[in-house]
Amino acid sequence: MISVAEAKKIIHDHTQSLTPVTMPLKEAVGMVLAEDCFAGSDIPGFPQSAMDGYAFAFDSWKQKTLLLQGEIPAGRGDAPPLEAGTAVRIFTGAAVPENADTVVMQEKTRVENGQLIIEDDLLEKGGNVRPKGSEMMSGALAIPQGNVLTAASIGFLAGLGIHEVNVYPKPKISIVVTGNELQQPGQPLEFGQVYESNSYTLTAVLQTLHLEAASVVYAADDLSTLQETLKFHLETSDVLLITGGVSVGDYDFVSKALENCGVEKHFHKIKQKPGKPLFFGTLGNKLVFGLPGNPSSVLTCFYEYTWPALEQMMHMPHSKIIARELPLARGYTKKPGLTHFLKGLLLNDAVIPLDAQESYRMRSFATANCFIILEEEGTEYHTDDIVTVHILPA
Ligand SMILES: Nc1nc2c(c(=O)[nH]1)N[C@H]1C(S)=C(S)[C@@H](COP(=O)(O)OP(=O)(O)OC[C@H]3O[C@@H](n4cnc5c(N)ncnc54)[C@H](O)[C@@H]3O)O[C@H]1N2
Ligand code: MOO
Repeated sequence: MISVAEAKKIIHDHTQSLTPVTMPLKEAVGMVLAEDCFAGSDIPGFPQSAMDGYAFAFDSWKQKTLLLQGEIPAGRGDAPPLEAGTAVRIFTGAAVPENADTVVMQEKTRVENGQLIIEDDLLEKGGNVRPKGSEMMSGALAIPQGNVLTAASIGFLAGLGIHEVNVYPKPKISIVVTGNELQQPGQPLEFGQVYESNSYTLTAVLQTLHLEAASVVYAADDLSTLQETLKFHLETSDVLLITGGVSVGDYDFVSKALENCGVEKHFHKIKQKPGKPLFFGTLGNKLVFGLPGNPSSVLTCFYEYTWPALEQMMHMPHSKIIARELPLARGYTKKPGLTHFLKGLLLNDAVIPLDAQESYRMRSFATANCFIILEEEGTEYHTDDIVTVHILPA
């Protein structure tokens, strides 16, 4: 059996970023830019009113009244230059006409007999006008490669007129669920059956990474059926996630089936709890995770091993799982020999190991917000001892 650190290194060393692709900006949230993005033109492309009000030339505004002439709604592109001694009605987002340099908001004006009276002592030249190119000048670097596209950056790029981006793509993921005892939620349980929850968990955790499984399939605990299913999904996926069937039981065919499909095994078993029988292999650049079927083991192994690999494939600059060193809010005792990933609750800068840590149970996981990592050889942990914590993304 290998250590947690060794397992992580092996996965890291066998994982590569996917080849960048150009795709619609609309579909790129959560992805990492593979190329610098530049502004193609000045934005805004004209001096732009920031208010509903009146545009005028600040220096020609002497007697505080100006003759009102015309109006410029947003989008009008043919407004004539402003005549001396006049002001023009203007609206937010509209192009300030030539010869005008300042906008006064309408709340700070009066109009009498077609004359505009400005009552704004604090107004300065250029006030309420967004200069041409003030957001970005043409040719300027908008977002450098390596940045994750957030909702804000997608909106920013769209605002620069960009509709396609070169990004590291999302891996194609298939989930293969094994286990003859499984019943779908919503159906009555027969004696000996358990509800199939692992595909729900995996589908949901993928969503927190902006990913979705291309397929979720069920395979019977039978070598040839499983092998057929795995072979098919290995061809169509970058990452294959299998749940259950990786232990040593007579019906645990995953390891053998993968071997028959040509998958190279890199490890099968880690000195950890839960998730000891985790299998990791590759077929070319494709990654295969045989996640131990116990519901809590599946998710623990996913967060600790699959998640970082997916982030690496997508070229993420930082992990969304944040590691911190924090004090324990209460003690904990364990046997030496395995690293423990405890479901924990981070509260007021200390972590509480939750009850119900067994790997068949999800109750504590359902309210946990972090893992508390207790080292392989550790045994006695006391209140205020500093431990490593992995904060899980919501
Ligand atoms: N003799 C040994 N037995 C076991 C060992 C061992 O070292 N020697 N390891 C144990 C550990 S640790 C784990 S973890 C499990 C992993 O076993 P498998 O990956 O083969 O998983 P299964 O046997 O198929 O299932 C385990 C458990 O989880 C339930 N399960 C499976 N799939 C689902 C699902 N999709 N949704 C909900 N629950 C699921 C299943 O019914 C079992 O209760 O092996 C131990 N045994
Ligand atoms: O290691 Mo298993 O995942 O605890 O039950």
